[in-house]
Amino acid sequence: MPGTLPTPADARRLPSFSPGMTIGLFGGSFNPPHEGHRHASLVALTRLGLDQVWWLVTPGNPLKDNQALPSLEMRVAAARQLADHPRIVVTGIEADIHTRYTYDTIAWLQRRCPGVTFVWIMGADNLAGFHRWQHWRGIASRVAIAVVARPGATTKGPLAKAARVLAAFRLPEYEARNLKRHRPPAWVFLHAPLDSNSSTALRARGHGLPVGEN
Ligand SMILES: Nc1ncnc2c1ncn2[C@@H]1O[C@H](COP(=O)(O)OP(=O)(O)OP(=O)(O)O)[C@@H](O)[C@H]1O
Ligand SMILES: O=C(O)c1ccc[n+]([C@@H]2O[C@H](COP(=O)([O-])O)[C@@H](O)[C@H]2O)c1
Repeated sequence: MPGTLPTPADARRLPSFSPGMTIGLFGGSFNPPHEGHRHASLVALTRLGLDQVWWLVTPGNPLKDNQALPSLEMRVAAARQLADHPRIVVTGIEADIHTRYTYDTIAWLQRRCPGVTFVWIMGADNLAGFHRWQHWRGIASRVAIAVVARPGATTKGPLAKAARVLAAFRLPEYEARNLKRHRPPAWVFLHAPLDSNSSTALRARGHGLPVGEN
């Protein structure tokens, strides 16, 4: 249970950045956040040689039923408490720019943060459904993508439609550190020790965040 909730403005704040930085964008519902999120972020941070990872706490995944989604402030507070790392920054900026679509978020951030190189990070389960995201080919043409292995999806992920369509742009894993220097489309699959945490499992065990409390 997170402590003090941020104000709406604080929860939606654009993190500070400097030109020349390489920043991983890790979007999620974080309902609730868990060690798997931290694990995937740290794998990407170190293997890709990123300066920071920004957790983008979504106002509501457009492909999920969000009726029982805890407030953005609640999820941001919990994510900040869990992340607890100098290079992981948590923001609900998508609520401020009024989008739930990753393509729009990336386009907005690229306009707003000149000189910053963004890389999209996602777990392998998300790669499996990536071809259902709005303008998914556009996303792949705007940012390099790193896919982090996840239990149950490690072998399925690369067989996903998006993985097949983008096969020619996949880098060998030993090139991961150079991903940020590749002009998109470019992506890499990062095999790593698997982390079995999931928000679904936590909610099922009664460890979800309270709904409707602010
Ligand atoms: N254990 C994990 N290992 C690797 N990636 C993960 C892990 N847990 C979540 N992710 C990734 O984190 C991002 C945000 O995921 P999300 O907040 O939906 O968590 P989740 O555990 O998948 O939630 P839910 O079970 O409600 O679908 C996604 O890209 C997802 O693939
Ligand atoms: O843009 C889309 O069409 C789209 C469709 C599904 C998911 N996403 C994003 O994918 C991220 C992961 O979502 P989730 O709920 O699986 O944690 C989060 O940032 C969502 O907004 C984006």
